[in-house]
Amino acid sequence: MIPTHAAAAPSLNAALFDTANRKIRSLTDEEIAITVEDLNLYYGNDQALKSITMAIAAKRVTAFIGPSGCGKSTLLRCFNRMNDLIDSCRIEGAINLHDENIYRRGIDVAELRRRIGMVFQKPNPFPKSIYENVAYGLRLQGVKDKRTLDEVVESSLKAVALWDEVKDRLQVNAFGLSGGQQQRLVIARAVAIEPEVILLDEPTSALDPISTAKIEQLIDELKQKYTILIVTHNMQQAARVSDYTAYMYLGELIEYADTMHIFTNPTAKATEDYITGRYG
Ligand SMILES: Nc1ncnc2c1ncn2[C@@H]1O[C@H](COP(=O)(O)OP(=O)(O)OP(=O)(O)O)[C@@H](O)[C@H]1O
Repeated sequence: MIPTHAAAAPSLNAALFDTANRKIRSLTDEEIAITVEDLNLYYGNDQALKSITMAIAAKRVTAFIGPSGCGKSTLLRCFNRMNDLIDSCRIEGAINLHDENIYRRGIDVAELRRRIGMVFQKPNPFPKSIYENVAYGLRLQGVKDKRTLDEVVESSLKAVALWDEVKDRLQVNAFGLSGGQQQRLVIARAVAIEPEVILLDEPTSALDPISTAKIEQLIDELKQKYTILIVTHNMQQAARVSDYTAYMYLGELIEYADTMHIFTNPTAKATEDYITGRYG
């Protein structure tokens, strides 16, 4: 589970990395934000996640890759208990955010979702103004002071590099923004309530290349403050944005290690076949 390889062979996908200067990271050297312990998930009688055990490094980007249907989104949704909303879903095992099992009885799920925000494939702003979209979470928490709201709206929009584009039209409906701007707005809405973790479920798959590049740059900046988990179908994107990569297949975690290691020198043949395009 913990990456141990000291050096990467330069042959496989090496062009994606600065292999000479980039060191292989090890989870043993990281602060750990989340641990997953023997997680099994069933939709009715079908098992979608099988015995997943892993540690997630704080303030790093962890990517989940694998062929369609392997369980990436299902696993991502486990981290803020979004699967609770699916009636047929049953979960065994534990996910600990720091030392607290988020599946323990009595946990405040609304507070959990404040601490672990989620952004989906399709931008989903509320049918409200740009300002109110960002202020929404704070208003839910009972914040009424206009100066505080103004400050948080500004700093959150700045954090997602959207402020300059929208500062003169904060009262305009968010639906008037482009898809890429809407996705940055949704990330600003998540950031405004100061989460610890941000879950990104294919956040750029509905976006054009320029908007995608902006989100990828943003992810790189956001990891200074937040632990980021991303599901992506785009392997170049995983290679570009993530520090660690988890390769999943048929509900199992096949390989999980430093991203450069996974892309240049994977241990498992199945990982190599996937990342070289021989599968899927
Ligand atoms: N709400 C649901 N009810 C029943 N089965 C589901 C549900 N959501 C997902 N599944 C099943 O669980 C398995 C994992 O699906 P999941 O969407 O997590 O995979 P994925 O790797 O994210 O796929 P994709 O890359 O296509 O989005 C699949 O077999 C899928 O059909």
